[in-house]
Amino acid sequence: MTLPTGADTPSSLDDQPVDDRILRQGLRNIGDMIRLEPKPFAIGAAGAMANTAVTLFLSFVVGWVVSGIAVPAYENGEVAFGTVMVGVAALLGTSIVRFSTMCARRIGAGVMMFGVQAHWRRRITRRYLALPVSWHQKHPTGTLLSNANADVEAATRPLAPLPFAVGTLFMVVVAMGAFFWIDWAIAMVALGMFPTLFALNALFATKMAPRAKRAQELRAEVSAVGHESFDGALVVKAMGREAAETERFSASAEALRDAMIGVGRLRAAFEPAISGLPEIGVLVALLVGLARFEAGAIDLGQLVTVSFMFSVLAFPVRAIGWVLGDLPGSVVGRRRVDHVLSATGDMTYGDNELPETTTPARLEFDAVAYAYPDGHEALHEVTFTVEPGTTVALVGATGSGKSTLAHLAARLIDPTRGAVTLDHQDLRDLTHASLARTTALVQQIPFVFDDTIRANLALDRAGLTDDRLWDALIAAGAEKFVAALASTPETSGLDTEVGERGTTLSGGQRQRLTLARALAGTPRLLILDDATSAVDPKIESQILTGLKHSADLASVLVVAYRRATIALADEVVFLEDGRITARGTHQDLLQTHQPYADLVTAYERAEAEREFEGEFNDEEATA
Ligand SMILES: Nc1ncnc2c1ncn2[C@@H]1O[C@H](COP(=O)(O)OP(=O)(O)OP(=O)(O)O)[C@@H](O)[C@H]1O
Repeated sequence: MTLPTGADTPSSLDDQPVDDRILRQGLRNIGDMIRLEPKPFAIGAAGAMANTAVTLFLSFVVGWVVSGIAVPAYENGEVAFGTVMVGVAALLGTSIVRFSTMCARRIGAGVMMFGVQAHWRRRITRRYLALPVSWHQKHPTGTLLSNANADVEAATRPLAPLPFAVGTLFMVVVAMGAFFWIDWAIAMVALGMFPTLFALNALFATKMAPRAKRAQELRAEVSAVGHESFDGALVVKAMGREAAETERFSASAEALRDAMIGVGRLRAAFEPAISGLPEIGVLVALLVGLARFEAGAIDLGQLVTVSFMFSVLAFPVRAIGWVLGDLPGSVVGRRRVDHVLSATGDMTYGDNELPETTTPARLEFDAVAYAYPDGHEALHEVTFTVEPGTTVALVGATGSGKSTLAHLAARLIDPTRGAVTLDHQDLRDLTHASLARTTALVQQIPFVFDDTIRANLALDRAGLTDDRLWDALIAAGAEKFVAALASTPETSGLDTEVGERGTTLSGGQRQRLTLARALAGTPRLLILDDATSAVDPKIESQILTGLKHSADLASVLVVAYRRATIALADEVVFLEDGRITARGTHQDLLQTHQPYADLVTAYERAEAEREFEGEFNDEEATA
């Protein structure tokens, strides 16, 4: 097992400097996200600015309440009831407006952040599905999960405090004006404090960038290792590899822990300064304000207003720090998201349509060669035809290229040279829908969704009635076990839930279910890549014989191992090291091609041994 390290991190990501220009890239990322969700942003920002305005207004109300109500009341011993009521109404009114604008700010921020997350997750999923098999083979599933979760969340994290920060910026600008209007000396305190705060945040962002990048890569790695371990839980348990696997996971988890501690340490070093500076500002403003009050430059109401303004600013200016603090992580997350979104190599489809008939199709391989992305040449000059309505068996030793050939026939991959055609049309010229309607590939390892039998068979394809599904189940030899399934009296048969990956079914049942899924769409070409290996040989023979004589006759390309299955084929194509070395009927090849005869005999012996062991085990079990 290879450890997927920052493995998947593309070189283009590594090449980009993360520690400089981070502010510019981060702000550009925020700009992109605002363009994606302009309305919630506008609501959030408008709410934040209104909240700011009303908060600043509150400073004046408090100042006025002190100088106009509290001080006269203290000095004269009484105050007019009407004046008190005006003060109470002003305080209450501004507080209510403050509360509602805060709600607008928070709701706007939330809707915007979750909206952008949903947008990117949808795009990432669409991209994953469009990318070719070769791309997926190089990218561990856990890393892909991390792209759609941790990376998207990191990229959008600055959005939560964004409207707050925008409102705060507005508040700082207005407050600066107010400070200058009230007294130049107090304005100087603010003028010293805010730029220092921004400089401190910028320094923090620069230092944080490489640490955030590392942490994000390690998150993906932990996800990849974890996914692989859980996915292979049965193998891990059966082979007694729990300790080794735990060790492997621990190594990744500890690396992530160390990286996160590094992030935390840096935060711990900057956080007190960033959050403490505004408090110091309030203190200095108060001292300067007092001195100016004593010098007679400002009155008591102005002193209260200024102190209140500084103290209500102290907390919100941290929102700007939150946005700046999240920028490095967001830039890294965004780059990882973009790496998926900009990945190329997806298959392009043509415009040609095949007729929507049910007559069997003609499949032709014309001088086809295929090399895997690592350069390994798996097939060379392969030429053969599956004539309409016939069954061709692909036989060959392990690694001879049978699955590669099946994948080419289903257009999961495209040939490096030569062409694969259906009814004389190059597969690359056909529309995706036409190809999906005409061919069906059933693989050895069946994939069953965590859903009902019906949903697994129909896969949301139009026009698949229950009768059609039962016909497909009968053709796949699966009708008896499906009819017998009864999770509860209400949900039985087609309505039975099969559990994650069909865990409630046996391997052979799962294979027959996926075969029925393929047959339900009445394909004109059926490609079976060792698709019935877990099915009892007698049943396998019955299924294939049934397919040959079915009313919905399809052409069949079957990767086969069992003699009985091979013998059913109209023609056998024998592969050795990616080349066709013999073709003909099973009987002909047995007599004329020794390597073929040797391989089929070896298969037969292995099958007989398996059956004998099965019987022996059955006897032992009953003894
Ligand atoms: N993703 C891949 N990257 C590189 N080489 C690959 C890849 N998949 C398969 N190969 C190689 O291509 C060759 C043909 O593989 P293929 O799976 O088509 O053989 P096969 O005949 O189906 O084998 P088996 O009977 O064991 O399933 C093998 O040498 C294999 O190692």
